[in-house]
Amino acid sequence: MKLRGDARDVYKRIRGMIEREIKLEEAKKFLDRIEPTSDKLEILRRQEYFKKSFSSVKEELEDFLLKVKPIKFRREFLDDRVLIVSEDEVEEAEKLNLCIVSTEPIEGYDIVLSTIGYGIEVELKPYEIAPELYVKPLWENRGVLEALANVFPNGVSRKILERLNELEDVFKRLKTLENLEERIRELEIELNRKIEEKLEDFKLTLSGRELVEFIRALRSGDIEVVLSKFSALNDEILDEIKKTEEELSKELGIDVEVFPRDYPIEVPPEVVESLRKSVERELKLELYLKSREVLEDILPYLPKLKEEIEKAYELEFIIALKRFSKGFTFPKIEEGGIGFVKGKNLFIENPQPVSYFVGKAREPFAGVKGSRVVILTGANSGGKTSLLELMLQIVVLAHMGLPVPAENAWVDVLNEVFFFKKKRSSYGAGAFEGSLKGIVRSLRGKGKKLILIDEFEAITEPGAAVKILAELLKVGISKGFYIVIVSHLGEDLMKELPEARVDGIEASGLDENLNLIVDRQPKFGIIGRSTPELILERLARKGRGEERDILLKVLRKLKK
Ligand SMILES: Nc1ncnc2c1ncn2[C@@H]1O[C@H](COP(=O)(O)OP(=O)(O)OP(=O)(O)O)[C@@H](O)[C@H]1O
Repeated sequence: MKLRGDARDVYKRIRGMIEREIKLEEAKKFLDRIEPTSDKLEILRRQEYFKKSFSSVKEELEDFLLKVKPIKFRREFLDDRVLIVSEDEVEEAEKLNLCIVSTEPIEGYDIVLSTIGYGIEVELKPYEIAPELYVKPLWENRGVLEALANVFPNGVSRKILERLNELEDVFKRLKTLENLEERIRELEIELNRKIEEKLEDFKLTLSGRELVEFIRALRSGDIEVVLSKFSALNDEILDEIKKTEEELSKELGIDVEVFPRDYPIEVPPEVVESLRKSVERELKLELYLKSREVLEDILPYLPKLKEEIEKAYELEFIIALKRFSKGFTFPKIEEGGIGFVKGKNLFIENPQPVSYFVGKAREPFAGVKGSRVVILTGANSGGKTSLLELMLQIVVLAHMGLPVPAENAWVDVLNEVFFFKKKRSSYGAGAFEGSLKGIVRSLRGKGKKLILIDEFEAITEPGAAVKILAELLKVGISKGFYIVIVSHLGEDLMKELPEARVDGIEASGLDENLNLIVDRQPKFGIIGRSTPELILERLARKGRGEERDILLKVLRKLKK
């Protein structure tokens, strides 16, 4: 369906309102799939789809859905491995662009892969050469998988998670390795603190004889004897060092001996570095082998996982739409008219519900004159523009296949919708020419159209306006277009266009603050009076003295 004039703005505003309900960026793309369409079957198909999904979707899943995000598998060049292949495989292997390829064994790589028996046997498949490129993103996105597993309990995410758990140990060790320097410094501080305590507490008790021996040994430089007196302390310190090393060995999964047996303990940076290198080599190999093993089971699940992620976005979209359209109804898609009962303007806070229609009269409007051209008249600020806007909102939503803000609604499928809003700042010949052009353009050609015009005569003198409008509307009538036009010239237009219906929005009285009480619901078939007596009454009740007497006199005359 084509949106012309200000109709596009109304559509954009509605779209914006829906978009604000969608919390997942990736779910917003679904809005593009429900642009207004003139294809009746497509509208009905969308209605069916939304009806079904609104009733089946579980809103309480939204917390999980919001944790879903894309899992990206990036192709990277891994420089920790070499792939040794035969001459005739070189081209194919290099095309994979995953690691260095050679026909001869080369030194200096942590992982050596080969199709010809020089290392770990592989086929020329990315998931055999670099299984980590699949497994790592999955591991890093366990939160996403967990959320998906809650949304789709029988889906593949749970199964993938179960297999990934087998990698927990190696990933944990890799994490320790990443922070090895820090970890060693931490252990070092702790160790030195413990040794310090031991030194504080250590007391050397010697008998007189032992003291004489001790001094003699010191004099003669017999270090063995001197040290033997401290052996208990030394053993305790050694114990602490060993305990700490065991702890680190466990964390890395490899036996390490890094702490010097000297106090204070300080591991030289080069020792840390060489430890890191050797552990890294082992862990990389282990990760490669485990990843390959796990991936064998996971790989067939990946297409399904992608589908689950997409489905999760779609569910978030559905939940957002359902929230947006709370209390709305699906319109009937039928020929002959556009109408609604107790419609609520989306752009107004706490709007008074309004019922209105153009085209054929149908329940609950039986008895009201049905007409494809309607002239809407009435009190200033009565809600005429808002009513056109509401009709447009309902038409747009209906053509998107969505429910509309009304208790009941019916909409004919249209090819084009025009909305000419009153331009508050337009006057003069230029503005008149512009508006005229727009309206004439809307009347051109064929097709099913709804044309909404907000106060055309505001920009020309009343006498000419009636003639111009009447002629234009006649063209519209002859072509069977739906037209709703706001006009203060209801009476004159009625004479020129007996087939049109004229409705009016009226003020019904004054409230306690002497403001006009407007009934937003148009009255069918009557011209909406501009209620001068209410204005007079207001002035009279506010006025004093002679002024008030004058106003009351006029008012009495008017009411006769
Ligand atoms: N159904 C409604 N419920 C509550 N408020 C409404 C409703 N319709 C319109 N209004 C409010 O009334 C005010 C005037 O509305 P609107 O501009 O549509 O009137 P109008 O008749 O087109 O005015 P004008 O005489 O200036 O052309 C606006 O502030 C609008 O928000």
